[in-house]
Amino acid sequence: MKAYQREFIEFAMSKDVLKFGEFTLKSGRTSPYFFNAGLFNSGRDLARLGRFYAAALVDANIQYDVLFGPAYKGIPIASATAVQLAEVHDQDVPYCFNRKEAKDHGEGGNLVGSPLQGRIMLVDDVITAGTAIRESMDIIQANGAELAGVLIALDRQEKGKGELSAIQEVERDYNAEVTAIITLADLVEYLSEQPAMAEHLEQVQAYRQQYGI
Ligand SMILES: O=P(O)(O)OC[C@H]1O[C@H](OP(=O)(O)OP(=O)(O)O)[C@H](O)[C@@H]1O
Ligand SMILES: O=C(O)c1cc(=O)[nH]c(=O)[nH]1
Repeated sequence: MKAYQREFIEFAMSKDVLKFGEFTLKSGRTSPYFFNAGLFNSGRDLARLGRFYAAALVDANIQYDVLFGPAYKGIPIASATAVQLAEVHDQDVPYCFNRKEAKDHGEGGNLVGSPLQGRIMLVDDVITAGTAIRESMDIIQANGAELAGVLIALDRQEKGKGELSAIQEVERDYNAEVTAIITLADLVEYLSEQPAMAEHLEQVQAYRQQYGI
């Protein structure tokens, strides 16, 4: 694990973004840990979060035209990333997000921000079974755009619909690279170094046996 990944785990734990307990996921799975990006809930947190995403994007070195943040938690992530790409990396990148319910007055529609066209970099918080990414793909394809890549904070490294990981399925189905700031493997490594976290580590390992790849 790299120093910035350890720093990211500690940042997430300090804000209770990364928590241990019993959580029901979008996929219906019951998980002993949860990443709630909504708790990066102050200006300074968002600026710091955006710096992690912007640095990871520059590192990934993928060509894209527009950042897309799916509602809801992808919205502040895309906004914060765009700000830090401009502030720290001098890159002025267009960004766009969707509404979960289409608006039928004013400007109308379900997209806000830049037109969703060209090569799209999707930014979100986590991938579990890959449903959210598939929902975003419907929006991207309906606009005639193509997926360039996906950047998330946490790759939970879980099975998708079949035996492949959700991420392998996305890479196979959409021919796009998925990058994460941290993976479950990094989290497990971190927990193994903390004697006080032994109980959580055991539960995470058991969950990994069942749903991990
Ligand atoms: O890979 P999956 O199995 O789809 O699970 C992960 C997705 O689930 C959550 O989103 P949710 O749709 O709950 O939306 P929110 O951003 O509105 O909280 C989370 O923010 C991810 O986008
Ligand atoms: O799979 C999910 O629904 C999920 C997992 C997680 O860690 N965080 C989150 O917001 N959603």
